[in-house]
Amino acid sequence: MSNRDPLVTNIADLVSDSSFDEESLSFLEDSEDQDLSLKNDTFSSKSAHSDGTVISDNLRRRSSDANTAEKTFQARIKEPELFNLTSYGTAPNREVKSPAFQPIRSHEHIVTPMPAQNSMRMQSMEPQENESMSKTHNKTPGSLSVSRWRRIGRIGLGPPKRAEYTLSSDVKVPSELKPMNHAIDDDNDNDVEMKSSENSTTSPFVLPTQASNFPSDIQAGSLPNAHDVPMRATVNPAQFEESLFVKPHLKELASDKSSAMKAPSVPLQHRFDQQEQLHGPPPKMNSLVDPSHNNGIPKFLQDVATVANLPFIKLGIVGKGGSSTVFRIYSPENGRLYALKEVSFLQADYSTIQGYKNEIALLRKLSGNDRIVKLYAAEANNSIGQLNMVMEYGETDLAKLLNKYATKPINLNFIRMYWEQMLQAVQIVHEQNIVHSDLKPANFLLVEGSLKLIDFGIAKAIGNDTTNIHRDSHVGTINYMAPEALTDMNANTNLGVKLVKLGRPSDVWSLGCILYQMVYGRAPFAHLKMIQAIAAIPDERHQIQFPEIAVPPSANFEPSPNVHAHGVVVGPDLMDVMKRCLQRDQKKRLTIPELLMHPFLNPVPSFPSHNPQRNSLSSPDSNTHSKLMTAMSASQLSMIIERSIELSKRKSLPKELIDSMAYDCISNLQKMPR
Ligand SMILES: Nc1ncnc2c1ncn2[C@@H]1O[C@H](COP(=O)(O)OP(=O)(O)OP(=O)(O)O)[C@@H](O)[C@H]1O
Repeated sequence: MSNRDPLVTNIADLVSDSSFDEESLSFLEDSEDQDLSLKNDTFSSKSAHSDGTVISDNLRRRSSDANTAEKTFQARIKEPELFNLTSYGTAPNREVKSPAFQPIRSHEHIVTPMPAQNSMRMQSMEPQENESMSKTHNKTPGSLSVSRWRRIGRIGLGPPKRAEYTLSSDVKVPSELKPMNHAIDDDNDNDVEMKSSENSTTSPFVLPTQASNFPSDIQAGSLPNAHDVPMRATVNPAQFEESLFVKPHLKELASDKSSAMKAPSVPLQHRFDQQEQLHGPPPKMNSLVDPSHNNGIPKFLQDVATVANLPFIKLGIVGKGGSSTVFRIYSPENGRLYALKEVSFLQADYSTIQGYKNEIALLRKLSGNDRIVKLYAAEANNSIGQLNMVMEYGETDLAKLLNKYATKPINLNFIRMYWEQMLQAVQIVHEQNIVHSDLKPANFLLVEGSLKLIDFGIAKAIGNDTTNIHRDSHVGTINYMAPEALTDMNANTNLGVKLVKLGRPSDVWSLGCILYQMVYGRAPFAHLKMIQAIAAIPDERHQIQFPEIAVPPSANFEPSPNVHAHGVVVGPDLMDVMKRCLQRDQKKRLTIPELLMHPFLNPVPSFPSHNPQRNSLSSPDSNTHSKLMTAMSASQLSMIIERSIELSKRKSLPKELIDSMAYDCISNLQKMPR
């Protein structure tokens, strides 16, 4: 649309520019007409204002007109052709269900094997073969009858040998593989090699090369060769962690794609032995099996996810978002942990889906960056309306971390380190002309101790706004909202909604709130009820308190009685950063580059010089010294105290050195603006 704002265009470009496997994300494609696009602009969580700033609608959708239009979306979204929910990519869903066939999770296409005595006997048939299925179907309780089994790798060690199978509706038996009319024998595990097409660079299937590994009734010739198997998943180009397939000692082969595909021809047993050496043994199968659960279906099969045609074991939920659940998953292939974000889009409205689309495009575009979480694969399963995203796994997020340390005295080094990393992450986003607009501690993930941005917040303000605000207030998001996000700046009567103008400074405010929380244990308005906070945040008359001594708050945010025991002097630099971020006037806020240059992160070097003239405090004459002291503000003195405490902890330093550093500290303080 010609009158689109540049930022909207940017986001749209990102999406269209995406080199993702478009087919796999076809559910996200617009199949609607132009008027829907217009509505989408209206209702997306972020659209752009004409001056290049982003317009957020965290509150705008309270409008009744918005509700009406929303209903239109809801109605349209249910039209099957819009999301093609009945098919998955280009292949029909061929899953066959019988009374004995209970998919563990329909989208995973993983089914349980027979009980041990049935020796993994499986049968397979085309959907149209239902009749023959009923004749041949193994009625043993707990047994399953499925179409098309494909072994994709071993998931355990030692006897009894087990293989993991996926029900792969679009996988066909390579014509050169002869069917075999007996139970699947897994004894040849050690001989099984990964087989992949020489033409394929993205579809690293593990296919048994033994004809005996295929069920008897799969029709030879009815299926294409392995390299014809369509790749449903959207795999980050070049590699979905090459190490999944190419072991470290084979890394050199990874540079050559075709070699990389051939590399896993190392026998499975050998590969797993190597894995065990490298990463320790995989989890014991017993610990994954809970026969009391789900009709005796082994828990390890319930908790298997297949993304990008790779098997993962779900180890538990690590987080929940507005419409997502995030699991910690384990790759038996390489013994590594990943995060799987499952997003349900069945109930999602049009703009929510747009939000996911944008989020994936942005994540993918930015995920090469150190401060942005890596997205390895995104895969849509239209049949159950679910989007799966495999990301790098983070041990915790900043919200949990701050929560853990909220009642402990602050550590300025901790604050400095994470503050800098947060700024670096947001700078990457801003450099792409994107305003996050929903920065909060939970959106910063700790990956091996390093902070990374995980969520671009595009989808979240889109569902039901009232719920969202309520939900957000519950988890504290409103506490990080900039004043301008709470002020209806621009009533657009044509669209019947109130638009809110947000820009990069809004992110700076949010960062300021996070920093404030790191220092004082709570965000600046967290002690207020939601309604009070909404009023106070934009209200100039409401003065934010910046105590000079940070004391960990008690549970109800009352000042701690242990001021002297736990209080830490905030210091002028840190104080200055917070104040300059938390300016209600956007124009007065510092920018991210300015914050990165701020003395808080770049203290004037205070390492002692070896100038003998000022080796100790006694160097300047006592008059000068006392003048220095009297000219100092309380906060500057506080800083000296803070430094002295730091120094006193380093008892190994000689006294002269400490004196010299203290002297430098005083001189530096003098240079600072008051
Ligand atoms: N890669 C990951 N590794 C570990 N934990 C993660 C990962 N991604 C997300 N989480 C956890 O899951 C939580 C929710 O994830 P995320 O914020 O991406 O979901 P969301 O649906 O966008 O949430 P919200 O609606 O709150 O924005 C995070 O706060 C974090 O604790």
